[in-house]
Amino acid sequence: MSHPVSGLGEFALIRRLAARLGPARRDVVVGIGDDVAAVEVRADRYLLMTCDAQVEGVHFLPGVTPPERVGRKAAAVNLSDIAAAGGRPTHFLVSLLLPPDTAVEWMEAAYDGIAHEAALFGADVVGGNVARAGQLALDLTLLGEVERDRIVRRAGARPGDLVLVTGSPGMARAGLALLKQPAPGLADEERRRLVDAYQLPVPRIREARAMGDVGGVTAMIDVSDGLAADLGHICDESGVGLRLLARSLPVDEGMGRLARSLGVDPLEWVLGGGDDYELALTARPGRAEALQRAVHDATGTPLTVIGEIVPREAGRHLVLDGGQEVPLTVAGWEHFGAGHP
Ligand SMILES: Nc1ncnc2c1ncn2[C@@H]1O[C@H](COP(=O)(O)OP(=O)(O)O)[C@@H](O)[C@H]1O
Ligand SMILES: Cc1ncc(C[n+]2csc(CCOP(=O)(O)OP(=O)(O)O)c2C)c(N)n1
Ligand SMILES: [Mg+2]
Repeated sequence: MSHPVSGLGEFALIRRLAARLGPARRDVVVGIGDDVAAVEVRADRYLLMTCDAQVEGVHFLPGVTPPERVGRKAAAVNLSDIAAAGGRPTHFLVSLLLPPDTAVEWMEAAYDGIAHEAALFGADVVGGNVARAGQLALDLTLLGEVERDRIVRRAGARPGDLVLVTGSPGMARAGLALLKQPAPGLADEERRRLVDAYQLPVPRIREARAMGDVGGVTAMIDVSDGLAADLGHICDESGVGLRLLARSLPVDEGMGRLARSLGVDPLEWVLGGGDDYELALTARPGRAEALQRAVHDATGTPLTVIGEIVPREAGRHLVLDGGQEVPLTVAGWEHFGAGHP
């Protein structure tokens, strides 16, 4: 009997499909389960590989996000995965899935966006593919490289490590909300900042490279599905627990105001919003300050300590302002989940 993938869920599906694969080649250093795959090609560095798509209606609103921005984000979400491994991006392949009535001008503008974002980070487009499809999608593959001693994985967090995050997660979710419903009373500048966070995420390549210069980062992931869910992947892969401090979370003021005006607890967006493309990481406690300084000096991006890693048995908790500890249950994006925004 056949049953739909939606009944299984995104992550169970990946596990089930991965189980059908044979043993990995000997040159595979990191396979399924991390932000990027890593392969041995040279004595001193690994080849990195990743792919992610932007699908009309799923990742962007048709007729709302300008095509140049759709292209830029398609490149940025891939660059973000290379950042999470501490690497440098090199070569893109661009697979275009196009309904026959797609406007050539729309596609040209989207392609300009891809090329622009790639060039900002020193990567080239070297090929791709075109196929007819029922729904428009830009599916990009990105290669990169990282020095062997500088690769950072989702596994590696240890009890006692501090948990840090770049920027202010939740802003992208606020930007999406703004595009879907009017929010009178929000200044134009505030509105622009939030919409930009959703449509034009900045891949944190430079921030990650600055951290690599300092050292001491033990695990890292990019926040695409939501801060709590993506930190959950670090916990799963590292075999550890987590204590997040609510009062330490970097809550953007405009985002908080918008959330409250819509009757949403801002922490819900910070922890579960998704689309942030910030980096969440763990680091040896003695290195946190040097990491914060290096990232700030190189990029101006804030890097905030938001909690600590604890033994797995201690579970995953959020410490509320009053000191009360509650289980961290905020769900992240699930492609086949119910209740999507
Ligand atoms: N169809 C697939 N076949 C094999 N591996 C997959 C497939 N889809 C996802 N993966 C792998 O599963 C892991 C989780 O995927 P995903 O959540 O999309 O990661 P990311 O947030 O880094 O894009 C990644 O290591 C990815 O390479
Ligand atoms: C129109 C629209 N609705 C909802 C969302 C929210 N959203 C869609 S996919 C996604 C998660 C990230 O995308 P995914 O393809 O899972 O990237 P990955 O985790 O594989 O990097 C989020 C938060 C959106 N970006 N746009
Ligand atoms: Mg993915």
